Amino acid sequence: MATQQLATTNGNFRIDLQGPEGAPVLVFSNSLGTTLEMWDAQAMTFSKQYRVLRYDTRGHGASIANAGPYQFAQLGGDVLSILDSLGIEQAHFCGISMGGLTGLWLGVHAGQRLRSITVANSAAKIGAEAAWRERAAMVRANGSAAMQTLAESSPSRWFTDSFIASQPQVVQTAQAWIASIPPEGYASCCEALATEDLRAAISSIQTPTLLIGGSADPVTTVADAQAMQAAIAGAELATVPASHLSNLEAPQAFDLALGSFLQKH
Ligand SMILES: O=C(O)CC1=CCC(=O)O1
Repeated sequence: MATQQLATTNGNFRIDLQGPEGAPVLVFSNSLGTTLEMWDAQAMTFSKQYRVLRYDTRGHGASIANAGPYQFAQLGGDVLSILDSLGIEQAHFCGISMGGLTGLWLGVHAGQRLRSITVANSAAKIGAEAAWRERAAMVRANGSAAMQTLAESSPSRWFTDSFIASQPQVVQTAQAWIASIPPEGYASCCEALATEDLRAAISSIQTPTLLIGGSADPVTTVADAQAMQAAIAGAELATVPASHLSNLEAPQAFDLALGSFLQKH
């Protein structure tokens, strides 16, 4: 993988682009506390047929991590500015959790730029405002020590117990991602999650949409995915045997659901 820094009108982003030039573009957007490396398996699979574009969301990895709070209008605008800088008019989009909410924002506000949207382990409103504000304040107060604490607590939100026991390597890699996230960037994304509520807006989405739910996801549940399916005309729903980071826990089922959906669009 050869990542690069891309200068856009919204700031600098770390991106990775692979797959045949001229193939349809497929964008992957990471979850809170992870980096574009979370999509390594999907990039390998889908870059045979698609031009795969991954990026570190603002505040994460080596992308711009300016002082927040951020908003989803900014996170969605960042995707558009990356596409613009690369001269890409339309792309498939696949985001997980926070990345899925970015996808919903794009579907509502810039649907003409997307060929399809896949929203994995996400919801039109994720969690409770007070809890996100509390987490943001804790991170601002404690800086990198807070990121270490979050690295310790995250596996139980991200993976099933059996996966934690059987795949310690994957779990440790994911913990290293969150430990390395700039505290200001992480806190600012928590504040974006605190305020975004697209429950009323997503019924305007006209872009073909796939919802992926994790059968054991305690954060964004299958019921959340069903609620989005009821709101978005023609949306499809696939459930995979996993907790929250389903592309890491159940990559084969995830790729099968995504691949068969993309084939149709
Ligand atoms: O709290 C977490 O780490 C789970 C999560 C919520 C939004 C997101 O992207 O990840």
